[in-house]
Amino acid sequence: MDTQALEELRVLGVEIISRPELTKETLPAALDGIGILVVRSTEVTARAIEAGRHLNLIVRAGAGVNTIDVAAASARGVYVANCPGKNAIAVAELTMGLVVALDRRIVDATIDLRAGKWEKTRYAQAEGLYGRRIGVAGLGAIGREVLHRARAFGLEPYAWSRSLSSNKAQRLDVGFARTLEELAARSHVFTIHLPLDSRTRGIVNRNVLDALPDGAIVVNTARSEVMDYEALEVAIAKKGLRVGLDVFPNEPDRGTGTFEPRVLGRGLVYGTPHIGASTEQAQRAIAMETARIIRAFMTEETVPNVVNICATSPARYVVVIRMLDKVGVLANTLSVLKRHGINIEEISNTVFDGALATCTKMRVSGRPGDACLKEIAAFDEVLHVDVVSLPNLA
Ligand SMILES: NC(=O)C1=CN([C@@H]2O[C@H](COP(=O)(O)OP(=O)(O)OC[C@H]3O[C@@H](n4cnc5c(N)ncnc54)[C@H](O)[C@@H]3O)[C@@H](O)[C@H]2O)C=CC1
Ligand SMILES: O=C(O)CCC(=O)C(=O)O
Repeated sequence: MDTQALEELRVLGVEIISRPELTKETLPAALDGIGILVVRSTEVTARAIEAGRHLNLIVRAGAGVNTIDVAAASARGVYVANCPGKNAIAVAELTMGLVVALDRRIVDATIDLRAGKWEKTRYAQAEGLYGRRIGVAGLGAIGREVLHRARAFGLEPYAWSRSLSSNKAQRLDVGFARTLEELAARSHVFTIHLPLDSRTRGIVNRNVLDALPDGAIVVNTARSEVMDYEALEVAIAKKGLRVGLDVFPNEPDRGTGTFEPRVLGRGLVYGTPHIGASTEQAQRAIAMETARIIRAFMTEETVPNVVNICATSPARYVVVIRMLDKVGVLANTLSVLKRHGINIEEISNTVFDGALATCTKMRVSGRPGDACLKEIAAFDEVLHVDVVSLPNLA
């Protein structure tokens, strides 16, 4: 980890245990007594989360959270946060590197040169990128950085993304595609920057690949599961696609090992071992963001970039109670709410100057009845009780 980020954590008094060798299988046994887990690509399964009885926070030192069983974390009240955007430039740089390498067949030319073969006639046949169209699937942090770089190459950008409308596309000066197929049909270069979730799994399917023009360059630096790699193999043969991949099915869990992705032998396919985020610049930015998340969690009780907080809490009312700052007053009010069957979804307590009085706000799903409110108001230490309806924003 970056030394400045480590220093940030040491100042907080955090004991840091570094175990980069842990895998999906060995992680659960290593979590005893661990309160905060920071992971890169290591899978965090439900088994790991159950084993980590002391876990409060999991920080994904990267962008994609598909490697973490977020539902299992939510079920145990464990926060999951990521570092959005911090490695976007690095991934965009690799994406453009793959695009240029594929257009000019740089890898093959190098392999031939290393073997003593001067193949100028063969490698002199490249189309060039200037004036051609690039389609960006997923216009988030990485997609936007790709767009920026693609413009510098004179590529004409098109995009398809969840919250992209034709008006927004116009403002961004990017061509708007209504569907992923439409985007593919326009793309001489087609690059994927979608997160992996239940809606995007397999979204780059046979139909999308069939829509690509012959000889198109296809780059996937997102996740292998977003694309149908079997259909890709067929499309490579059928359409002469040139393909750049940083992500593969069943990637090894370790930094070093053997791995032979089948798709690499299927035509003009270049591959990198999931190194999109692996620049010093990106890793420094990720480390600083990780330290910021941990600092906020420990000192401000907030979790920046949290991904598993209930977006639509069932709470419909707020019970606001001003009370004296004395032992047991809050507990008394809670026991009244409990007796009346009121479930508290969220609670906050603010202490005023002089520590004489506090204001407690409790978000509750059912409206407390008059009898319940009277009981609370009857405590000597309670100064005022009120119920406010929350606006229905759903
Ligand atoms: N190869 C590598 O080392 C790296 C790979 N990644 C992968 O790239 C992915 C994207 O990263 P960022 O751009 O940072 O994420 P992001 O969240 O900033 O962008 C994702 C974009 O996809 C769009 N999107 C999400 N679901 C969609 C759907 N169902 N249909 C249409 N559009 C949808 C979003 O609106 C957003 O614009 C990550 O989730 C991760 O899987 C990220 C970093 C490094
Ligand atoms: O940390 C890594 O090397 C993987 C990065 C990645 O895939 C991500 O940030 O989603």
